[in-house]
Order: sequence, then C-alpha cells, then structure tokens
Amino acid sequence: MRKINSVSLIGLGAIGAVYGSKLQNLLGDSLTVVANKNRIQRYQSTGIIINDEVFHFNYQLPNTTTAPADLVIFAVKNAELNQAIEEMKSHIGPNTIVLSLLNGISSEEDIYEATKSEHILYSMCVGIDAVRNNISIRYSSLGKICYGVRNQDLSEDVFAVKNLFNDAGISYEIPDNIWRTIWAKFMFNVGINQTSAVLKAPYGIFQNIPSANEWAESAMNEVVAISQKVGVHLTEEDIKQYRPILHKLSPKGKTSMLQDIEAERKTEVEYFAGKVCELGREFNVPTPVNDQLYKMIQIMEEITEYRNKISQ
Ligand SMILES: NC(=O)C1=CN([C@@H]2O[C@H](COP(=O)(O)OP(=O)(O)OC[C@H]3O[C@@H](n4cnc5c(N)ncnc54)[C@H](OP(=O)(O)O)[C@@H]3O)[C@@H](O)[C@H]2O)C=CC1
Ligand SMILES: CC(C)(CO)C(=O)C(=O)O
Repeated sequence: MRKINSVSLIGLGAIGAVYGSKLQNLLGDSLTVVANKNRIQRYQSTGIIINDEVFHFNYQLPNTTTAPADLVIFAVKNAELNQAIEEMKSHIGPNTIVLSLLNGISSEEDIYEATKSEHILYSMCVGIDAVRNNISIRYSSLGKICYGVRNQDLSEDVFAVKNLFNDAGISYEIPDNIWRTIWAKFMFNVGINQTSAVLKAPYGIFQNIPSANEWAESAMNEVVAISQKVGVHLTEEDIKQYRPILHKLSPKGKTSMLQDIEAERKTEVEYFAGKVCELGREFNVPTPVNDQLYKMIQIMEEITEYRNKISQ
C-alpha cells in the first residue's frame, strides 16, 4: 500500500492554512508550502495564526529544484491557479497524487491540461467556515474534504489519501460519484457565495431571513436546470440537502466571495455565474438570476478598482 510521506501545498489562505495546519501537525517539515519571497516574508514575520495558535511552516520558493512530493495540494483561488500550477511543476512527478480544493468545476481539468498528470483526484471541501484576515484565520467548523476518481474504480491513490487524512485528523468522504458531488457544491457556491457578496451578508442572514435564502436558492435552481442538460442530474433535493450544511456554519462566518469583496480582492465570479451563464447559453437554459449576479459582482469589482485608482 502506498504511503504519503511528503506533501507540497500552494495557497496558504483560509482553506490551505487550516488543512495545512493539520498536515503540519502530522508531517512536520515534510509538509512544504510553496510561496514567493514576499509571501514568505509576510508569513515568517508573525507566523500564520489559526484560531489563536501560531504556525510556522517549511517554506520553499517556486521552481526550486526539488524531489517530487507524494501529494500536491492546490488551495489558491481560481484566477490564481494557472500561475500556481507553473510554480508547482517541479513538485509533481509521475507518481505524485494531486488534489485541488478549489471551488468550481474547472480546476482539475485545468491542472490536467497543464501537467497531464494521471494522478489527479477530483475533490472539494464542504462545511468549513474559515475566515481569513491577512495571515490570521479563524474557523469554527473544519468540514470535510470530499474526493475520489471520476468514472473509474477507486485507485490506490484514493486509499493513500484516506490513510493520510485518518492520520492527520482531517474528515473526508469518498462519494460514489465525485463529479456529481462537485457539481452540487458548485450549485451551493453559485447561490450562497454570490448573493452573500452582493448583500454583504454572513451565513446568519441566510439562516434567519427566508427571502435571502430564497434568492440564493433561485440562483442554485439555474445550476440544477443546467445539470440536467449536461448529464449530472442534480435535483431540488440537492438544494434541500445543503440547507442543514448552511445551518451548521457559524452565523458570523462569511463565504470566500464575501471575504474577497471585503478585502478588495478579485472574486471567483467568472468561475461561478460566469460559468453558469456560459453553459446556459450553450444549452439554451435561461439564467436570469446569474446574469444579474454576474453583472452586479463585476460592477462591484470595477468600483473597487476605480476607488483604488483615484485614491492613489
Ligand atoms: N474560505 C472558505 O470557507 C472556502 C473556500 N473554498 C475555495 O477554496 C479556494 C481557496 O479559497 P480561500 O482559502 O478562501 O482563499 P484565500 O484567498 O484565503 O487563499 C488563497 C491563498 O493563496 C495564496 N496564493 C495565491 N497565489 C499564490 C501563489 N502563486 N503562490 C503561493 N500562494 C498563492 C494567496 O496569497 P495572497 O493573499 O498573498 O495573494 C492566499 O493566501 C477557493 O477556490 C475557494 O472558493 C472552498 C470551501 C470553503
Ligand atoms: C461552502 C462555503 C460557502 C463555505 O464552506 C464555501 O465553499 C465558500 O465560502 O467558498
């Protein structure tokens, strides 16, 4: 049985730092975090603070000559993925298992296009409510990582990751149909992330104000309709199954997209509404809610850019 002894991670944000801290507790310096000089300086100045505990990781500059890792984890935002893949190429050898924790439905294919790796597992994380303020991260629910192989029997890679997660205390699920699971998460993000960004609303608002939740679910319904056309076949039942997940998140917790808006970062709207509208056009499915969310969030980004420009 394959054993994972070394892990390389890129993206020490809300998700990467939280799961990275669990792996660091298990692997020590055999967990390598790849980051450029500026980021490393920032991380080393105070350490990464996760729920008040300070973590110092084993950092490595991108493109340092290195032995391939047993496992590579991507935890950057979608718009940052292409650069991150370039910077991780020396960590990915012919037997390296690759996991991408990014939301959306495109990251595994993007990684495959760039690396042609045969060891990419499909994955996503759910039920985690990590909020990042620069290098300080707080979470109340660790959630779980769902992963697996698409259209194939479970591989040795799946069991190697399972053993690693068991040893590190990371909850996981290996669903029968990981592609459907990723689509269901995409559906949830399209609803909750985008409406929370526009309303500037933490999870508590969606837990307590029915009209806010109805709006989020109307965006999710458009993903359900598209999923029928692409053969994934989500149903309204999938929307209902996300309700208890939403209710377990901290009422003060914020979606990653709301965090992006507040921190004046570019959001992942291209990969959520952008993708929904593109597929809607392709398959003749109307997407009026996502059309508006796409426009609104893009305008919000432009306003931020404009304000930053005139304040310089
Ligand atoms: N936050 C959440 O609760 C959840 C998020 N997700 C998904 O997980 C993914 C990551 O989200 P999240 O953790 O919130 O995002 P963050 O913005 O908190 O973290 C991304 C991190 O990646 C770093 N980064 C970007 N490019 C590079 C690079 N080339 N080299 C090294 N580091 C890099 C960023 O550094 P810097 O800040 O210096 O640019 C940042 O620390 C997204 O797809 C998101 O949708 C999924 C489930 C829940
Ligand atoms: C599900 C949710 C909303 C939190 O885990 C998320 O994926 C995000 O914030 O991007």
